[in-house]
Amino acid sequence: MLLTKPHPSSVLLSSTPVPNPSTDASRVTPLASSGAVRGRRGLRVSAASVAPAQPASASRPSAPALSRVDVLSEALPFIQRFKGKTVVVKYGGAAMKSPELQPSVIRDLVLLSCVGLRPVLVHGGGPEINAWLGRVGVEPQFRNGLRVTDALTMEVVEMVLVGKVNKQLVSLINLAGATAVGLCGKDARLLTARPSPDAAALGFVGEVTHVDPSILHPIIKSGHIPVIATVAADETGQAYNINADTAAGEIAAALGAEKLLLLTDVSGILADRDDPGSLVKEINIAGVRQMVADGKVGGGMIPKVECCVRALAQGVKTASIIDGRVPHSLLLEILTDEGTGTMITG
Ligand SMILES: Nc1ncnc2c1ncn2[C@@H]1O[C@H](COP(=O)(O)OP(=O)(O)O)[C@@H](O)[C@H]1O
Ligand SMILES: CC(=O)N[C@@H](CCC(=O)OP(=O)(O)O)C(=O)O
Repeated sequence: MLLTKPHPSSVLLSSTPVPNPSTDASRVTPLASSGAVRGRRGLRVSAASVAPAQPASASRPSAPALSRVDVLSEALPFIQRFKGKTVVVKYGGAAMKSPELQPSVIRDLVLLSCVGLRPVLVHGGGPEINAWLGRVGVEPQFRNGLRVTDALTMEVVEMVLVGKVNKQLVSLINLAGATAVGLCGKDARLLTARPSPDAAALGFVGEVTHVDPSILHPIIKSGHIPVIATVAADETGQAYNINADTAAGEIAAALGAEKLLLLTDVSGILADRDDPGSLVKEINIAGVRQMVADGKVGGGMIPKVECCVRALAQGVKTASIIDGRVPHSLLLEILTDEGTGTMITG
């Protein structure tokens, strides 16, 4: 169980443990007169859902069955609050590597869709690209978390992300009982790219100049889940490799999303990146900028933090970095008051 540790004063932290939604009533505090309670993230939760009345009859359900129902009941205010809201989820990296966890993450996404949220999946696939580059004898290289992308690497990136990973995720969503539509940034000019300012070193790494989300609206409205690979073209048709976190942030902003969630392979932002117990549970933009300036956030966490800050600045309500290796981290973050991982607020 993770606890926060002491940290710089600019960083807003809470020191509550990661919740067990079936048992942990301590994470909410009573509201004086209403019989309701308010949790750390400010949402009213009915007192009944926190301390349910026990049925008197001899035929009452078993404890495990009750605790499962408690979890469902506790999710109600969150489902009501986020129903109809767009939630952009970025899934990638090591979090995507586990073949056992992939269907579980996808099921959670489908569950969110079934209860009325509007999930949009933006995916990476860095480890998969590395594996395929290895097959053609290319050694992967990164600078500040971004892949150095020459022409051959760009071809492999496009084949792996758009041809393989995207369709695999679409298949998993379809298998889980929802319907997914796979796209990349080129489709209907969803994303327009230009070379990164560091193009001399990074090659065909792009940054997003424009998002046209019009293709996404009818897909989302009709209940499908868009699945987006982050390869985009510039005005001439040249393909660019866009970091999936960066693209997810821009897409979330263009859609006016309620939430941006980045699934990764650490528990969230760590105050000390070598100490897995130093999870920062909540932090504001100023705090996270300070962590970057102090060198406490590095590598692949830099594009994540930067895209969260950009998304928040453009109107996305909250951005969270959560552990995709933890079963149901997506549901814990969205449907419980305590959440999991790091929530960045504006
Ligand atoms: N302060 C920090 N807290 C957590 N992780 C950090 C921090 N600074 C650097 N990192 C690194 O960032 C990595 C996450 O970025 P990355 O590997 O690109 O994720 P993904 O592949 O999921 O997109 C972590 O595994 C960790 O090594
Ligand atoms: C420019 C850049 O770095 N692009 C990324 C795109 C995929 C990605 O972001 O994948 P993860 O989320 O799995 O890291 C790459 O080539 O790896």
